[in-house]
Parts: sequence; structure tokens; C-alpha cells
Amino acid sequence: MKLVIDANIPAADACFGGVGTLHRLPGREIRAADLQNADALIVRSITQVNRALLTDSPVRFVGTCTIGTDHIDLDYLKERNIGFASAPGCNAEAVVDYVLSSLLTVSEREGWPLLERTVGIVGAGNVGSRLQRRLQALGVAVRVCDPPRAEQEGASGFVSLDKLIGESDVICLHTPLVKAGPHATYQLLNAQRINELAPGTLLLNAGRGDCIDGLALRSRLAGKGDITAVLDVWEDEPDIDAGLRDLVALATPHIAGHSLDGKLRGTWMIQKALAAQLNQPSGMPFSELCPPPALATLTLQSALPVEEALRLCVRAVYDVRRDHDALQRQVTHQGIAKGFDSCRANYPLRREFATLTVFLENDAVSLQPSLQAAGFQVRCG
Ligand SMILES: NC(=O)C1=CN([C@@H]2O[C@H](COP(=O)(O)OP(=O)(O)OC[C@H]3O[C@@H](n4cnc5c(N)ncnc54)[C@H](O)[C@@H]3O)[C@@H](O)[C@H]2O)C=CC1
Ligand SMILES: O=C(O)C(=O)[C@H](O)COP(=O)(O)O
Repeated sequence: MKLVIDANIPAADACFGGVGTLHRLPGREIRAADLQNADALIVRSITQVNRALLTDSPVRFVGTCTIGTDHIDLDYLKERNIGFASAPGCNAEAVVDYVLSSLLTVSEREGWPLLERTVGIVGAGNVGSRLQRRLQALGVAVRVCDPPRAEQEGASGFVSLDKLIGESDVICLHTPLVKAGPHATYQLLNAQRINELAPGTLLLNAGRGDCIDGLALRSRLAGKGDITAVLDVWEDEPDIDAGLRDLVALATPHIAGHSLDGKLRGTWMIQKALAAQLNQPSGMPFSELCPPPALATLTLQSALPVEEALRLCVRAVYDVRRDHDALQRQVTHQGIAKGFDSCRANYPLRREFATLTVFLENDAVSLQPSLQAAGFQVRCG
């Protein structure tokens, strides 16, 4: 069996080596000719999987080691009866870590107390609902907009997008890219909504770039300059708008979900799905695939103000400024598109908050609820 697989997928040998021969290619360079005698195609978000790619190929299974599926023509796969799997939730914890690291960074720079702000979450699926849980456990006021869920579960607990925009100091976008239908998210934050954002609003997008009108955001930032933006996802990746990048407070190259844990979980979930399609036993348990973290413990010996303690522990595990600075550096050296992709291809090892156990001593034990809420393991004593 021949598997064509994105070269940036970690643990490919461990997960798929037993199934067949692996042919590794850069995700953006996988072409129809590469799939002439392939049986399975394993991708991440940067490979467009559609009729043009698959029409002459014998591929019987497509797996994407990602949450998002907007790069896959699911109707075409169905039409051809090609097996398909994605990895729902695989890197959701990592995205929430990214959001917390970003909010703590911007609030520190701008000098406002995060825990006293209202955060609006647009899209409350695997990512958004985890973010909601962590923020609410921290005592942050939250508004949630998720019309598909509101339709299914009832309106209680959800608000409209316009109400959320009117009531939130911070707006976090975690929607999939949906181009048509009653709940389309393409340009969900259009020029009108961007203009309606109250001065002082922090807008963060870790969903998909096309959910925001980038030109409108750019002109609001360049014009009045009275809002702040954090962008991990962009229109036209990797050739993103350089002018917009210059204006956002934190600019990262679509890496919010790039924890080692999240990537390995994605690979592992697709390996399980392929094994199921082939009627083979699935491989090793996830715990065997994921190595222990380099930084396993940290001790706080006395109490700190809560947000300071959060920043300390968050940055010990993941400091978003590293990714912002790396993009800045690579873009300066290599230009926008190459710099963007080079950061992604050479992404440093990053673990999730849950891999760190924080020991609290003396009066630092008062920090237990907050650190636990943020996603760390906590021990007192
Ligand atoms: N930046 C990154 O590295 C990553 C980005 N993502 C993106 O984030 C998206 C969300 O991830 P998950 O939460 O895991 O997906 P999910 O499928 O679990 O949740 C998406 C939620 O968005 C809601 N939604 C759909 N249309 C909406 C609309 N018009 N307005 C408000 N809510 C709407 C859905 O009802 C659902 O609850 C993914 O589809 C992917 O595109 C995911 C992982 C990593
Ligand atoms: O899971 C998703 O959906 C994502 O957006 C990924 O985390 C992004 O990773 P790449 O596939 O772009 O490496």
C-alpha cells in the first residue's frame, strides 16, 4: 500500500509505517501526478483536496490531521466513495492555550485587567467551548455566539453576533470557514461589523482568515487605530497582507494549534481511522506516542497577584511572543510567503498547559483555583 503524506506530519513512521510505504511531500506541493498509484492521502490544512487532485488517482482514503475541513471537497469524496477522516478536537487545547497567552500578553502591554473584562466567543465548538470553560472558571464574564448550536440546543446561553459585539471587550473568533448556507462564516466580521467595534476592543482570530474582511480590518487599524487585533489566521495564506501584519499586536503564522500534543493527537486519530477502514487493529495508545515534557514541574513558594501568576506559568509553557517575533524575523529575511511557511515548517517544540504541574507552597496555595482553571495541573503542600 502506498501512502502520500504531508512531510510536516510528526510521528508518520510510528503511526503509518506498518500500513505501507510512505511518500512524503511538502503539503503545498502535492499534485495529481503524485497520487497516480497512491492508496491513501494524509494531509494537514494546506493541501487542497478536490476533484482536480484526485480525479485520476486510485486513492481510497483521505485523512486530514486537523480540525478544519474547508480544504477538502467532502462532496467529491462522497461521490467517489473515498473514505474520509478528520481529527475533531485534536488541537483544541493548544488553541485555547494560544488565546490565553495572547490575551495575557496584550492586557499586560495595554495595562488592563483581563479578569475584569467581558470576552465574546464566536463559535463554541471544541475550541470555543473549552475557552468558555477556562475563562468562566477564571471568573471572566463570557458571551457566546453560536447560531447552529442555539438552533439545536435552544437560545438560552447564546447571544446574536451583534449583541456579542456590543457587549464584549474582547472578541475571539473560533468559527470554521463555511462559504454558503444560513450560517455561513465567510466574512462574518465584514466591514460594517468591524466599524461597529467599540474603541478599545481586542479582536482575536484563530478560526480561519476568510471569516474576517482583512481589508476592512486593516483600514480600521490604520485609520482610527483604536482597536487591537491578534491574528493567527489570514486571508491568502501564506502570502498574507503585509500591511495588515504590520498593524496587528500579535501576528502568528497559523500555529495556534501547533502543540506537539495536538499534532500527535491529530496523526494518531487519522491512523486509527485508516486502520478502521482497512479492518486492521489500530496501533499504539496515544500515551505511548506522546513524550514527557521537558518542563514537567514548577514551584511557586509565595502568592502573587493572580494575573501575574498566570503570566508566569503560561509563559513557562507557551509564550506567544516567540511566534510573533519569529514571523517578524523570517518575513524580514525571506519575504512574506516563504517566511510564513518557514516558521510553520520549523516550528519549535511546544507543549500544552496540562503537561505542567504547578506546586504551590505557603500562601501560594490561594492560586490553586485560578491556575487549575487556566489548564495546569496543580498540587498544594
Ligand atoms: N488556528 C489554528 O491553528 C486552528 C484553527 N482551527 C479552526 O477553528 C475552527 C473551530 O474549531 P473547533 O472548535 O474545533 O470546531 P468545531 O467544529 O468543534 O466548532 C465550530 C463551532 O462553530 C460554530 N459555528 C458554525 N457556524 C457559525 C456561525 N456562523 N457563527 C458562530 N458559530 C458558528 C459551530 O456550530 C460549532 O459549534 C476549525 O474549523 C478550524 O477552522 C482549528 C484548530 C486550529
Ligand atoms: O486543525 C486545524 O484546523 C488547523 O488549522 C491546524 O491546526 C493548522 O495546522 P496546519 O494543518 O496548517 O499545519
